[in-house]
Amino acid sequence: MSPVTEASVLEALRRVNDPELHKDLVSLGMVEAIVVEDRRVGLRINLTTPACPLKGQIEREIQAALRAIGAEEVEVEFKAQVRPAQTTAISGVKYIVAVASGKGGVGKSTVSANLAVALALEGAKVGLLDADIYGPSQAQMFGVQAERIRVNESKQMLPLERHGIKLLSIANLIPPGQAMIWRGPILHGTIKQFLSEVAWGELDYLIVDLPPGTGDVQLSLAQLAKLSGAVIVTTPQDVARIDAERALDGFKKVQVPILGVVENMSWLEQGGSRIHLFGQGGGRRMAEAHKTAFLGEIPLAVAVREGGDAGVPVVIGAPDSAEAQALRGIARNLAGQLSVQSYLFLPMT
Ligand SMILES: Nc1ncnc2c1ncn2[C@@H]1O[C@H](COP(=O)(O)OP(=O)(O)OP(=O)(O)O)[C@@H](O)[C@H]1O
Repeated sequence: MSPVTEASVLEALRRVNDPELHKDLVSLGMVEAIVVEDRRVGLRINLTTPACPLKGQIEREIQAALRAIGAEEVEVEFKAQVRPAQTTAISGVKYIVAVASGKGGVGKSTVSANLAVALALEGAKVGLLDADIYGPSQAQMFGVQAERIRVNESKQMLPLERHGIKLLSIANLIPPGQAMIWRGPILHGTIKQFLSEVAWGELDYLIVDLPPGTGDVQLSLAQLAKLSGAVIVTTPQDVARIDAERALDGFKKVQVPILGVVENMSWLEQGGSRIHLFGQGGGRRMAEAHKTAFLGEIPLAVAVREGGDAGVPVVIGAPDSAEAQALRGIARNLAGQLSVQSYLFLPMT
């Protein structure tokens, strides 16, 4: 068999495609380093997100391609650099992702909190903005109700830091228990402040928890933030799904890309069998009908609710549970969708 060389390794890697981007690793500029010693090969591959859902598959295909040219030992080190598709309205923030629902109470805030923490667990820099100004729940979900937001010397608000993410919630700005009445111009101004007067720093992903429905906040945010996209949360139930479809259409009308659908409260595990309390398959059908990705489904589980109440999202509080694993998978799928989007803007090679 002919010797293994850097050139033959590079040639072999031209035959390994990123399964999501449908292009080979070399054209995508993902091969950062190749070291060859006899028939041992070391590689460094730079992925588009630390949360890459297909890392395992890519590694298997690399191993197969290099063994086919005579490599006997292959070591792959993965690095990741999140590459933005287009600029967002906040300099230093690569992606701004809105999490929305049609109906209230479907678990939008729970999903936002867990997605943010799950992306951080994969190694990304993440912020979470609680823009659900009518019912902010992120301060509770992160156990920071008593804390107040401070400003720095440039008069920028300093987000709180908890469970590896930066967090800003309206609940930490207004006195506890006080209700706010939001009128159009004030609301628009507040959303603008959330985007321009906060020291977010460098972030790969800023997750925005929106109020349910398709009102002024959604519109202001879509106009002001240059959103990278929206994730729609629904339950399998028809009433939730119909409202969720309305939210989805609302985003499409203001040219915000839909990144996918998440179905929450999909089933309840009891005595080893699944009870589909709210019906079955509604989220997947909705994603198919709108030609968008189905990002995943989350069971109804006590640990999810307890985590939210205790200020410790379930992906940290019960990391091995099926529900935590489901949420981590959804976070990886979301990151994958954003990577695909970033490559749609690259010139063809
Ligand atoms: N998969 C789940 N299993 C168990 N409980 C859940 C699940 N998802 C959400 N919950 C619980 O349901 C309640 C509502 O969830 P959440 O506040 O996230 O919904 P929401 O859609 O953001 O609501 P709102 O419209 O009021 O903002 C919370 O008590 C939460 O802990």
